[in-house]
Amino acid sequence: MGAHDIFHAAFDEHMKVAHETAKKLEQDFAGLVAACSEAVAGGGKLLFFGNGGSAADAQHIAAELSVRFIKDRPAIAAIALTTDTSVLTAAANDMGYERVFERQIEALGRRGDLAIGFSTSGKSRNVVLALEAARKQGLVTAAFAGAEANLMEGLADHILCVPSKTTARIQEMHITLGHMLCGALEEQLGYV
Ligand SMILES: O=C(CO)[C@@H](O)[C@H](O)[C@H](O)[C@H](O)COP(=O)(O)O
Ligand SMILES: [Zn+2]
Repeated sequence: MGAHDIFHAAFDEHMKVAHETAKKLEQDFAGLVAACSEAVAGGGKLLFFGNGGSAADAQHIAAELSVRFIKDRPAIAAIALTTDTSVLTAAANDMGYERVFERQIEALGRRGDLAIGFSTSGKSRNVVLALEAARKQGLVTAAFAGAEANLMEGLADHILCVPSKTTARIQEMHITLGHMLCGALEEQLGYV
């Protein structure tokens, strides 16, 4: 496949998935916005995590919220659990890579917080264990997933399942939905 074919194939698939996502996820998205808004307004924080491209998504969205998205407004309590290399390497080395997010939920998660995991396959063990730990500690849980949410399905109070099985296409919808979440939160929290 040449560059032109890849260009058209990717755009066609992207637009098809975007269209299906818009049709399917409106209510789930509104539910997630309400849960995030309630957590932040109540003094809680948003904890984001995921692997690879999803780690980048977690950091991207946490940065928009804690610093700025569209409006100049007070900081929103949000953090990515993918950035502290000392914590990540110590937890991976001493406890195993599957516990790197779980351990940080144990350290930082409090009732009233919201734990938000990203996984396109729904199978990343470290994301699943962190959601399990969050549940056990009384946090509200949420997941950004793909068509096959797999192990995350029963662990998330709010789940956005993008109707695709292609990692890149799912990630493209995750960051779009993440940006929408930032915009909706700025509105809901009264920063108009
Ligand atoms: O960005 C990409 C592929 O587009 C990769 O870095 C991808 O995120 C990594 O393979 C992840 O480890 C996949 O994890 P997950 O989405 O299945 O939980
Ligand atoms: Zn990617």
